[in-house]
Amino acid sequence: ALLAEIKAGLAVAACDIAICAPAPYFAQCQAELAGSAIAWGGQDVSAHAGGAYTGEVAVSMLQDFACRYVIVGHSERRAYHAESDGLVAQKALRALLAGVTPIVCVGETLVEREAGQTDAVVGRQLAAVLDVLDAADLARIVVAYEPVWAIGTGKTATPQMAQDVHLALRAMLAGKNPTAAVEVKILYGGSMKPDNAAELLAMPDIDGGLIGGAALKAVDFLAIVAAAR
Ligand SMILES: O=C(CO)COP(=O)(O)O
Repeated sequence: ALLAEIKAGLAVAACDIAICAPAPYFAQCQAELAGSAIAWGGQDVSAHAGGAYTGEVAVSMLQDFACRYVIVGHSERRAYHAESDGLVAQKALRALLAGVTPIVCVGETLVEREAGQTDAVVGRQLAAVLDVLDAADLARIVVAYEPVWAIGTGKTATPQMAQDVHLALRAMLAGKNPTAAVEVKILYGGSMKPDNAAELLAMPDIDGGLIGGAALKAVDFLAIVAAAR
């Protein structure tokens, strides 16, 4: 119902839109969204190309359902599944090698922010991914800055707080490939809602959003899409 409502509410393709769903819903995404302006993808992927890894979802399985994107390194994966920077990098590489665009999430906890470690933490997380990529492939990734303290909490980074981190991330990308760094989309995630989306998206280095809670209500998600336009 959510997919149908979002699809119906999109009169024009205002911006690039993708819905990253849990794997059991890939078939529904494909059935509902094929031929529409909305792409779809997964929320995680195995670092392994194949083999016996019960419970894992291989990138070839995402491809079976024409997933164009996959989120890697979401803070919940890092926190609850002990995913290391190195594992996240391998997942990003696995997706990229298969032609699926990885959405690489980075973000600091509240304790880290208050200790002045934000740039160091997100820098370390992004560096792990950049280390395994060819410079030429940089333009094929999406980065998402998601301060952990802002996810699902109702607390949003101020536009300037987010912009400062996005700028630092883009500078890091430029160190690897200056031309591609201009093109790479850096999304902000963390309590982005219809009432704060426009001011966040107005910042020069905030290219989009990674929306959680507000994406579960079609009307709110569509309002954020409108703000992006
Ligand atoms: O982590 C997020 C999306 O994966 C952000 O979630 P919220 O928009 O609910 O804060």
